[in-house]
Amino acid sequence: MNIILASGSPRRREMLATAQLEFTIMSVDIDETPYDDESPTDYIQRMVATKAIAAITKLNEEYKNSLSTPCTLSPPVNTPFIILTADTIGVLSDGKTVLVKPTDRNHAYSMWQQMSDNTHQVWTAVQATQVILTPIDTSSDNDHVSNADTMALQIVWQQQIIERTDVTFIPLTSGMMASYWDSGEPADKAGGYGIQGLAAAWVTRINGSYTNVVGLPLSQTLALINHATKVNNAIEP
Ligand SMILES: Cc1cn([C@H]2C[C@H](O)[C@@H](COP(=O)(O)OP(=O)(O)OP(=O)(O)O)O2)c(=O)[nH]c1=O
Repeated sequence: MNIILASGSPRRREMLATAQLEFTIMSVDIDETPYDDESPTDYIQRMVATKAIAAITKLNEEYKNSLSTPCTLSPPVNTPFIILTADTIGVLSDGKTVLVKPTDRNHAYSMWQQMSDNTHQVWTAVQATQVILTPIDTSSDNDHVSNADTMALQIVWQQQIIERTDVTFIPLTSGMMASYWDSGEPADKAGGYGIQGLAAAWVTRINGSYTNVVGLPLSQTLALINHATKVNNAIEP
């Protein structure tokens, strides 16, 4: 089954590619502001659902304009495919304080000070959304509408998984934080660190999936894709 990874994260691409799956990439932009009193897990589950809707909206736009612009993926009509979305955050040991991408050096320092000599959680949610491209209702007076204008994606099935890994850091000195910030690595990562990069030296222990920390719990995601494929076989006549 065709897969679209709706993510701008290079780590997610690399990990999915290691599974030797064929997939297409697109990126989506959404508002990532948490709601007041939203729990960390509610937040990431909402994020993956919102990213999926943003991907569907963007693809529908592409299908509408497909006579003039190329599409990310042009599946045959009524052939299902999967849109994968993911979201990763850190959470302090209080279970409430969320660690997101640092907005600046001070923000990163304040997160790292709280993670220093302590264990935090990393949570990733992944959503598989199965969609099909179908002709939309043109029963009114749509004689002049071109074929591309009459196609839209419909959701046929969706499921989320959520995964937690506990990560323990060594005591961090201000010198360590300063040189790590200057490396440029922290900027685009939840909690302002990459376990797969220089921050590996900060980690004494992890409990749970390593790939979950890097942004895509791989074996669990592959099981989800597998499940989606079986569901599809069951749906198809
Ligand atoms: C904790 C940690 C996070 N990260 C990354 C994974 C994610 O890319 C990022 C968390 O941000 P996300 O908002 O989950 O993802 P993203 O903005 O990078 O990509 P998209 O929304 O387009 O899918 O942090 C690491 O690479 N290593 C780590 O050790």
